[in-house]
Order: sequence, then structure tokens, then C-alpha cells
Amino acid sequence: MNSSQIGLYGLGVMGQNLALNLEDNGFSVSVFNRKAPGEETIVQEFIENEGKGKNFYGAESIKSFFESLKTPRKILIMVKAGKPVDHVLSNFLSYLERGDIIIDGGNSHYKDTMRRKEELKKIGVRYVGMGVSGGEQGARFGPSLMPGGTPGTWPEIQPFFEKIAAKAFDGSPCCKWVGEDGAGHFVKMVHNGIEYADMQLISEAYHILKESLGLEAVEIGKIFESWNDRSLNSYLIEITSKIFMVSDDDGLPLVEKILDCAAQKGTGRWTAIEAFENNVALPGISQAVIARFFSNLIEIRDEFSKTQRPILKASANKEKLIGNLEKTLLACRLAAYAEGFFMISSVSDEFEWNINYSAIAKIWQGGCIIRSALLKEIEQAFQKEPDLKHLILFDEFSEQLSDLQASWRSVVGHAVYSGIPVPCMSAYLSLYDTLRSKSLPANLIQAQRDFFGAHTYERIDKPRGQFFHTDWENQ
Ligand SMILES: NC(=O)C1=CN([C@@H]2O[C@H](COP(=O)(O)OP(=O)(O)OC[C@H]3O[C@@H](n4cnc5c(N)ncnc54)[C@H](OP(=O)(O)O)[C@@H]3O)[C@@H](O)[C@H]2O)C=CC1
Ligand SMILES: O=C(CO)[C@H](O)[C@H](O)COP(=O)(O)O
Repeated sequence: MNSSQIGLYGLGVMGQNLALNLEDNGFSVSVFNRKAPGEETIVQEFIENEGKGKNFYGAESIKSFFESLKTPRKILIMVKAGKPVDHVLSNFLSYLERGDIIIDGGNSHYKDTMRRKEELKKIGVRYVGMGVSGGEQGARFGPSLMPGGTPGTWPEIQPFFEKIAAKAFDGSPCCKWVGEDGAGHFVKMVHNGIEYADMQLISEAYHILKESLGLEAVEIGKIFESWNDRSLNSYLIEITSKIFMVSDDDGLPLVEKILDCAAQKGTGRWTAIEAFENNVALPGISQAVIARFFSNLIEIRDEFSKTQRPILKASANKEKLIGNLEKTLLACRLAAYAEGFFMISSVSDEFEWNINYSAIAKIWQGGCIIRSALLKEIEQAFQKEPDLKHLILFDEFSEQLSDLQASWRSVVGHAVYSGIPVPCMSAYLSLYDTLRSKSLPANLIQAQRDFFGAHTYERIDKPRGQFFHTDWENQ
């Protein structure tokens, strides 16, 4: 048969929509899904419904799936991350041929991608870990794509993915080769870390608007709508404004009926763990992950809240607070991207991936969950200064942070006095204050370490690299 240009394994939400997107763009696609008990007809149903009359081949077995593809085969896997990917690859082993290209588009851990790439290299199979962002709609009409893996593979798969990707502000595809090994999945993981932080920040703003100003959902929605018309313009602010406008059957806002207990599949947590593993501090992203954990402690929160005296809310001028919140969100969003890019550059340097940061800022401008107006400025910053160590050092951003800090302090201070938790906003403010402090109290920590463990210290009046020890008890 050997006729389809690309194969897609895994007809979940993402797989189905990517298959439709590929077909819309003129490609012939073979599709397959495992036949789990009770789900034997997924492929058939897809071909008879969403795929009806289109250029799909619905394979009934892995053998016929492989036979239906032009060689060297290009197969996009869209299954649950983790063991399922290894399971699928082991089922492919007897059919794969030298030169075939496997593309994992799921949210796989980049270290798994590096391992899988090395395993498949032994049999001459090329492996790409491609971060995909944009959810169901993105997959269907234009996702942001972050491919990376076996060098030299890109030219053969580029036509497919550039065609189905979303468009950046300048109309170019939100899809670029990120780098070797697990670079693509690594960048997607950090994307999700930033996604967690931005979502948490928006939720903290909502909490303040609701608790401090007592605003109703529709009014909060309108505030987000107006913010979306200015510097905060982004997908997450846009969908947030829409969420507040949706009512339940009884006419009350649906969002207020949702249990305040956030789930997570793990990519944000991985970002925080990897940051610690690589000696990089990601205070905002880490706090966003922690906030999701805390949200799950419903019973403890319920019990403890009853034991505490109510807090007298700090008074607030409504218009002023709303204005300050907008500025705080902007400062924090900048800090979130800055810490994300800092993480990417730290790990990219270690693995020598040579990631192009302005290209990443461009890939994220369309299709993905963290797309925002600010990414245009970030792209330009990295174009001007490709070796920029940290985004906060870019003149325009450091000026912006300096200008925004008064509003930021006022919001965090207001929340602290009112007993409204703002873990992410305050973590970013501490990050800002830490990085703007020429001196920190870490000298005392070094003295303590030397006191109890003879760990030695460096001195301000001696060159770096010379270490001293003091017998502190007998001075
Ligand atoms: N949903 C989203 O917004 C986004 C998801 N992703 C990532 O894309 C991937 C697909 O996500 P999504 O479509 O949402 O759904 P899921 O993560 O739920 O994955 C569904 C697919 O995985 C298959 N699968 C599960 N276990 C196995 C296994 N052991 N062997 C073979 N196939 C298996 C399912 O088959 P079956 O139907 O038979 O159970 C189904 O085709 C995931 O890695 C996800 O993290 C990335 C970006 C956005
Ligand atoms: O990758 C995504 C978007 O970019 C997914 O939507 C992601 O799975 C969401 O993460 P979580 O379930 O942990 O909130």
C-alpha cells in the first residue's frame, strides 16, 4: 500500500484534532489507536464520523498501520505521557526500519525522550520529542510546536509541522527546530511551568477582586476583558474573562460552583524539580505548583479556618486597586517569562543545545496556552541581545519593573494585611527584591555553616576561590 505521508498513533483529544489538522492541510494520514477492552472501535468511529470523506486510512493493526505509510515512515505518537509511550515503542519494534522517524508529540519528560532517542538510534531509527501546546482548539486549527531530537531529521518533517502550526505576530509558523536530544520536550515543560505561574497569578488577582472588593463574577469578567485590551493581552486573560460570564442552570456564575481544588498532570512539578536539580531558582513556578498542592488540602483548610479569628480587611480604593492589580500582573508575568527563559538558558548551556531564545519567544506567540503580547517584546529583546543572561537585565524590562514596583508592593501589602494568600505575586516580588539587592545576608549563612561544620567561607577583601575557616567558639 505504502501511500500515506504520515501516521498518527493515539486518537485521544489531541491525536484526533492533529490528524484532522494534518488532513486539512493536504496530507494523507494513516491513523491507529490501541484496541483496549471496550474501545476496539475508536479508529472505525473516527473514520466514519470526524474523518468521513477525508484522506485518512484507518488501520486495524500496527502491521497494517506500518504497511500503509510511505518510507521512511513518519509517525506522530499522541498518547498519555510515561509508560504508554514506551509501550507503544516496544510494539513498534518489529516493524520499524532504518531511517524511520518517530515523533512523540505528548508531554513526555525530556529525559525519557533522551533515553528513547538513544535506544532507537541503535536500530537506525530517528526520534523527535515535539512539545505541542494549544489544547484541543490548538491541535485542530494551529498549535505551537516545539520539536527537538535526532539531528538532521527536521528537513524531512518540517513541511508537515510548519503547515499545521499557528502563526506568530509576523505570520511565520509557530514551529521551529529547538535543538538536539530532549530540547523540544524540555522547552515544552518550561512552557507549562510558565503556564502554571500565569494561571496562579490570574487566580490570585481574582481572589483579591472577589474578597477585597466583593465584586461579582460578571464585573470581574469585565475587568479581565478590559485588561486583555492592553499590555496584558493574552490567551489566558481572554479565556478568564469568558469564564466569568458563564452561568450555571440556576443563573449563578458557574465558576463559583467549581470545587477550589486544582489538579495537575505533572509538567509544572517537573519544571520545579528540574530547576532544583539544575541549581536554578524558579520561585514563581514553584509557588504555583505548591498552590495547587495546598488547594487539595480542603479538609485541613476547612478545619483550620474555623479556629482563626477573622481578619479585618484592609480598606481599598476600588479603581486604584484594580489599576495596581493590572500593573502587578504585568510585572509578575514578565518575571514568570524571565525565570522560564533563565531556566531554558541554564539547561541549554549544560547540554549544549544552543537554543535560540528569540525563536522560542516567537514559537510561543500563537497557538499555545501562554501566548501573549509580551512575547513580541521578549522576541525583540533576544534579537537585540542574543546572549542576554536574564530578561530582567534588558534595559526596557528593568525600567518597566522599576516603574511597576510601587503598584506591585501595594497589592502584595494589601493582600498580606487582608489575609488573602498571594504566593506567586509575593514570590515574584521577593525575586525582584533579591535580584535588585547588591548584598544579601548569605554571609551569615556562610558563617553559620563554618561554625557548625567547618565548611569554610570566602571573604569580601580577598580574591574569589580562597577559602577561610574560623574557630568561632574560641575567638
Ligand atoms: N489535552 C491537552 O490539552 C494537551 C495534551 N498534551 C499531551 O498530548 C498527549 C495526548 O493527550 P490527550 O489527547 O489529551 O489524551 P491522553 O493524555 O488521555 O491520551 C490519550 C491517548 O493515549 C492512549 N493511551 C493511553 N495509554 C496507552 C497505552 N498504554 N498504550 C497505547 N496507548 C495508550 C489512549 O488510548 P485509549 O483511547 O485506547 O485509552 C489515547 O489514544 C499527552 O501526552 C498529553 O499530555 C499536550 C498538549 C495539550
Ligand atoms: O500541555 C498542556 C497545555 O500546554 C496541557 O493542557 C497540560 O496537560 C495541562 O497541565 P495540567 O493538567 O498539569 O494543568
